[in-house]
Amino acid sequence: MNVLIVHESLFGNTHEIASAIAEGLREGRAPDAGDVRLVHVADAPTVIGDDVDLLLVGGPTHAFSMTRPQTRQDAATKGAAAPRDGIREWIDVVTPRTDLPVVTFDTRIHVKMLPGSAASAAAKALRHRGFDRAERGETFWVQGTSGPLEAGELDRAREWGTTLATRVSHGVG
Ligand SMILES: Cc1cc2nc3c(=O)[nH]c(=O)nc-3n(C[C@H](O)[C@H](O)[C@H](O)COP(=O)(O)O)c2cc1C
Repeated sequence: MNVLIVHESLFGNTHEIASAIAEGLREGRAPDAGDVRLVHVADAPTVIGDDVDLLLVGGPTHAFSMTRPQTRQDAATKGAAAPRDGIREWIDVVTPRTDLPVVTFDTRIHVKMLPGSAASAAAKALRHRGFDRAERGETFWVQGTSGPLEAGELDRAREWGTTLATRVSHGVG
């Protein structure tokens, strides 16, 4: 089982979550069972190798959806890393694989009644592009714009990764 995790992170919280998911995936699979590769979206391949069995795509929720150039610029003014392309732009250019299981995830602020999720928007955009098996996965909560993550979220991400590994080894979908 080879897993590719493509993620975007302006303040580092989604990166921490993606790393914990990768750890959980590694813990959950058989010792010789392939590779878990974590890449920032700006370094992600636009053609996904045939050896990839599961793709995870995650990013922060900005303005109820995936980030945009303007929202990344806003984040930079609040102290985030210099903006690069996000998952929205990558989804626009990546070559679709109709048969590939894809699961999305995001980070958001835990505010009652605040709608919108990058994970939901990404799953929809991926299906629209031709990733027929893209589905929305988990949301992980941050305490404010720059973080930190809420207590327990790294453990939850690790556990989710382990669950995904089990699912893949039994055949996703
Ligand atoms: C411009 C901007 C817009 C945001 N809009 C939302 C939003 O609509 N809903 C939400 O829950 N969080 C929103 N946030 C908070 C982000 O979700 C939070 O910064 C992110 O989860 C942190 O992840 P990162 O450290 O990986 O960048 C916004 C943050 C920024 C900078």
